[in-house]
Amino acid sequence: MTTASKPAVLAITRNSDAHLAWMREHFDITVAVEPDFRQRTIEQHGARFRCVLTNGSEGLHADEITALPNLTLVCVQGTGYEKVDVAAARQRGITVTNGASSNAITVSDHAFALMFSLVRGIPMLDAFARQGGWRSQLQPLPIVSGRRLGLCGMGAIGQCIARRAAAFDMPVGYFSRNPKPDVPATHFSSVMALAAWAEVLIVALPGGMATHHLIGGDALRALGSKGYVINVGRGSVVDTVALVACLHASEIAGAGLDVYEGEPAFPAAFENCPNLLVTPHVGGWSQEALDNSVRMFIDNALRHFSGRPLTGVL
Ligand SMILES: NC(=O)C1=CN([C@@H]2O[C@H](COP(=O)(O)OP(=O)(O)OC[C@H]3O[C@@H](n4cnc5c(N)ncnc54)[C@H](O)[C@@H]3O)[C@@H](O)[C@H]2O)C=CC1
Ligand SMILES: O=C(O)C(=O)COP(=O)(O)O
Repeated sequence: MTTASKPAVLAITRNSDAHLAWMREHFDITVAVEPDFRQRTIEQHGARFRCVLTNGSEGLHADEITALPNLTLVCVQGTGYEKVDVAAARQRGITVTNGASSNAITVSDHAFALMFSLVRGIPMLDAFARQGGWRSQLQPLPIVSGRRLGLCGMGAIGQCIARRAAAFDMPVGYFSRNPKPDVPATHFSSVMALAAWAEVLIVALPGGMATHHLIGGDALRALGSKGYVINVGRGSVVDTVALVACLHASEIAGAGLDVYEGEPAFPAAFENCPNLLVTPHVGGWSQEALDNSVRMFIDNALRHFSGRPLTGVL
């Protein structure tokens, strides 16, 4: 196929050269990641594009959808899509898909990495050992195995985490909109009840208004002074001010965050905050997950432009 005959795709996500080359075998890809260039490209060449490739962080606004008159498909690379105006797209009859499950294994691994690092105190121990410290100066450290694990969200990521938790003899409870009868875990009908039961609370929920600050001071205090909270879902689910206050007051034992409010800026309140471990939204950042997301985009867009059914339609 010549470039002229390939469907034109506006990519507002950053992809490797290898992934772009793979996409370009099938599509005429224009990359516009920087905000100014993205805006100019849409204003000046909006009519060219039949598909937009975006992700949870970049989204796609209603006014951009309006400025893309020939758009028929929006593909979200990755899982979260709260910044894509799905309602505005649907109103125009535009199909929206996401990369459901593309990064669930990677995010689950990352949630476990945060949990183990936090509970065993790995960053503190590393600094301690480098300064010549030795174990005789330390109290015995807590273990992860056997602790009650509360999952907020029992979707693709929650279920991956639950499977891994079984290998560590962790009883699993969860809070989600609907009980999942096939999942061998106890459903809790409120976050508060789950937090009061759990010793480690892992958040794997989408962002948006429905989950905004679902984990606030009350839930954290219910988790208690020996409890840990891990967030690999969206920063907006955990109330930052309440979390930092609880950490300073030792009302919870620790927090591990891959996502946080206001990212990518590092919250000033996190400076000098005790027992807090932060990673820069890399929970889903692996070659395997990125390969999956590109494969899903290509497969879905090929299906769309040849009139076949798609997967992961929102
Ligand atoms: N840290 C990272 O890099 C990544 C973060 N994520 C985030 O994790 C989220 C979850 O991912 P998946 O498990 O793959 O999604 P999923 O769609 O398979 O599962 C979402 C779960 O959340 C529950 N849920 C949704 N809205 C709810 C509400 N208002 N109240 C209670 N429960 C609710 C659903 O019932 C379901 O159990 C994504 O939406 C995304 O925001 C996803 C991938 C990577
Ligand atoms: O897949 C997801 O939801 C993720 O959080 C990965 O990050 P992104 O959305 O691509 O900014």
